[in-house]
Amino acid sequence: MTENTMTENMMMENTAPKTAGAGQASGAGLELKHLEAGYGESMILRDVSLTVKPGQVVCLMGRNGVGKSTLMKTVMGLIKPKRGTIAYGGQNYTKQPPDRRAKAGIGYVPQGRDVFPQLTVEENLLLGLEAADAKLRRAGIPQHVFDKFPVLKEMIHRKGGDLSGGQQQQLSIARALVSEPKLLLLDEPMEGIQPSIVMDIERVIESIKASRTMSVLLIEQSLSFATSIADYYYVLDKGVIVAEGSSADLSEDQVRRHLAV
Ligand SMILES: Nc1ncnc2c1ncn2[C@@H]1O[C@H](COP(=O)(O)OP(=O)(O)OP(=O)(O)O)[C@@H](O)[C@H]1O
Repeated sequence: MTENTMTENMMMENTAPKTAGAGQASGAGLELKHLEAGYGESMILRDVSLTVKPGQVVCLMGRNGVGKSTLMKTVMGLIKPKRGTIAYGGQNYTKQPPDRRAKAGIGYVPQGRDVFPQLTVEENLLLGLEAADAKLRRAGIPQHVFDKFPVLKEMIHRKGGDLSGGQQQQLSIARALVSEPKLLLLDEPMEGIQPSIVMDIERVIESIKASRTMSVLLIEQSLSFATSIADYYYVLDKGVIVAEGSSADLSEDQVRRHLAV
């Protein structure tokens, strides 16, 4: 063990959150420092530092296979980083399991809308409530979820597997929203979705942003969407951040330089 790793480990043990209830605010947002993570010996993220401030929408861009989904899985605790730290709400979560992160207010919508096909829409949504605090669980599925995705109300008793791809994506986002997270991780929510539903999902992200009660880390390849909704962007390439800045400054030239195949 290197001296650095020892210091890092000591720091993690000292600062590990003792109670990580869903009511805790993400006062200081999400802060990743020098993350190194991957699969077995294969390191996909080599040195990633990234911040999502409370209320911000941050877009993570990058070519296929550069490690964007790996980054989200690491934030959610599904992959253990080899080095670096993950702080959320001012507390160190680097060694915390996924359920503690979920209870602390991190919601995750993985790529590929993995709804439970044999469960009804309602049952899928109730599963999302598991991450919520006792008060929210008692209250049941909140109405605001149906206000955002009215189609889910209409299809409440249908099986997840019977929904169209776009409706499944809406269900997947809604399932993350029922526990009223403070930070939402969205992995390419518009991928392979028909344009009308893309617009519905964009509107939901816009309403989340307008409410300023939730921050969003979004993987998205569309320049127009990234510039219209995100406050800040990062470009990942081969496991390191190669560009970042205010989304208003994200130009065609930046995209050509960093994202064109
Ligand atoms: N479970 C896994 N085991 C081993 N390698 C994996 C695993 N999942 C992903 N990888 C590899 O990690 C690298 C990064 O994949 P990742 O899915 O994070 O990229 P991405 O930027 O999200 O790409 P895309 O835009 O195609 O989703 C790829 O080379 C991929 O093959």
